[in-house]
Order: sequence, then structure tokens, then C-alpha cells
Amino acid sequence: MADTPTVLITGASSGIGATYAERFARRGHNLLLVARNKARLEALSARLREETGVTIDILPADVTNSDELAAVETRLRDDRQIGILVNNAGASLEGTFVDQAANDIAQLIALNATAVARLASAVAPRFIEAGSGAIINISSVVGLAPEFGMSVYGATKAFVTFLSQGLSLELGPKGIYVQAVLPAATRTELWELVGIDVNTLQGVMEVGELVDAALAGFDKREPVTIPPLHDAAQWDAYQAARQTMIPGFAQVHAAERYRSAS
Ligand SMILES: NC(=O)C1=CN([C@@H]2O[C@H](COP(=O)(O)OP(=O)(O)OC[C@H]3O[C@@H](n4cnc5c(N)ncnc54)[C@H](OP(=O)(O)O)[C@@H]3O)[C@@H](O)[C@H]2O)C=CC1
Ligand SMILES: CC(=O)[C@H](N)C(=O)O
Repeated sequence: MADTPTVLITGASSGIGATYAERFARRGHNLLLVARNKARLEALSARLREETGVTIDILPADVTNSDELAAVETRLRDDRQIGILVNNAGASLEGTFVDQAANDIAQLIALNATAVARLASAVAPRFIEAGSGAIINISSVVGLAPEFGMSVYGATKAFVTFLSQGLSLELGPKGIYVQAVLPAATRTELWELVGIDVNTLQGVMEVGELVDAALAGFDKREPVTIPPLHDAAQWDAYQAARQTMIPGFAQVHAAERYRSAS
């Protein structure tokens, strides 16, 4: 695969995805930009072509629509220039669980989880064949914290982090780099779309700083990058605590505390 492969970015019309587009274009990568808003993709690609000279295609698509998602999957399967997938398209949902309509929950899962897994699934066999490639999945610290009260959104992001860690273990030995990026609150339009004024929040990161930090993690080939986490040892301790349980899971008998019922 080329040293500067083409990068396919979902959700490239604004926020984190648009910033990845700009940063990868400045690194000399050609781009394939995916989102629903064609006019925005055209405006961004015209500006970045002018500023960087790279080749930029757009593929307007709603990744929750099966036909449109299939077009993106086909491009990932067939276009041998694409060597990096940035699975970034995503949204949040207003309200608490009981306020959220079942159809909106299903739609969020389709966007934040199903599309992420399907697009990774579309590209992975070709990357394995090439022995190289990278998949960047944009997750969230919310997926680590049910305490934040965003149960469905957080569950989709826990899925993305788990999927990324699993794929890193499965595909890493085949030459493929998989990165989960876990931002915390970042200044983008996502907040406005769920009726929250981002200016009322504390500790909000600017999107350029977030993506630059995520790319520093990418360059180090970190499996999990958490730009706002200052104490990296906390993540290491969390992983170590989880891994400590694993050897004990295979048991013929239930734990003592569950044995008194009959
Ligand atoms: N901002 C934050 O605080 C945080 C964000 N994240 C994650 O970062 C990612 C990017 O979000 P962010 O940049 O903040 O938000 P934005 O709302 O700015 O960007 C979301 C992007 O996803 C695209 N998108 C939304 N729905 C669809 C769809 N059905 N099909 C295709 N594209 C779609 C939007 O484009 P269009 O409308 O043109 O389709 C847009 O380009 C998300 O996965 C989000 O969960 C994680 C942690 C914190
Ligand atoms: C809705 C949010 O809380 C935000 N997108 C995040 O993931 O931090």
C-alpha cells in the first residue's frame, strides 16, 4: 500500500471529521469524504484541494440507509487506494432513556454502532490481503461512564471501543492498525443538534486540539487514545483490573455467594 494512502472519512462535513480531513490533506493524503450534506462536502473539498493540492472525492451518503451504506462498503472493498478508514460519523440523542423514542434509539445504534462495524467489515479483508491498513474509530469517554446518564449513546460508544480493541487483537498481527479515539466534550455542532449550548459546559476541548492529539496517538500506533486523560496510568490500571478477571472466568461451579438459593 502507498505511504500516503487515500483516507475515507465518514461524517466529514463538520466537526471532528472535517478536521481529520484537513489534517490528513495537509499530510499529503488524498481523501474520500462521506456525509449526507453534499454542499458542505463540496465546499470543504474545494477549499482543501486549493490549499493542499491533494485529490479529494466526495461520496454523499446516509450511513443508516442500507443502499447508501452499501455504496460506501463497495468503495471500501474495491478501491485499492484507500488505506485508512476513519469511522467518525455519529450523533447523540436528547433526553433520558424513557424520553427517547424506540425508533430514535434504533437509528442511533444504526449510525454509531452498526455502520461502524459494517464499514470495518467491508475494508478488513482487503487490508488483510494487502498486509497493511488502518482503521480509526471515533468512540467517546461516555462509553466508559454509565454515570453520565447517556445510556444509549454511551452503549454505542462502549461498543465502538470494545470492537476496536477486539479488532486490534484480531487484525494487528495481520499488519492492520486499529485505533479507538475517546474524546470527551469537544466543541462541535453535535451539542447544538441535541439542544445543548456548548458554551454552558465546563472542560470543552477545541476540535483542532482533539484531532491533533488523536493523530499523535495514531502516529504512536496506540490502540486506544484518550486525548483528555492526563494520567495515562489510570487507563493502564483499568485495563489491568479487567485483565485480572479473565483467567478466573472458566469455572464449573458458581461463585460461593450464589450457592445458597436451593
Ligand atoms: N463533540 C463531542 O463532544 C464528541 C464527539 N464524539 C464523536 O465524534 C464523532 C463526530 O462528531 P462531532 O464532530 O462532534 O459532531 P458533528 O455533528 O459536528 O459531526 C457529525 C458528522 O457525522 C455526520 N453524520 C451524522 N449522521 C450521519 C448519517 N446518518 N450518515 C452519514 N453521516 C452522518 C454529519 O454530517 P451530515 O449531517 O452531513 O450527514 C457530520 O459530518 C461522533 O461519532 C461523536 O459521537 C465523541 C466524543 C465527544
Ligand atoms: C453527547 C456527548 O456527551 C459527547 N458527544 C461525548 O461523547 O462526550
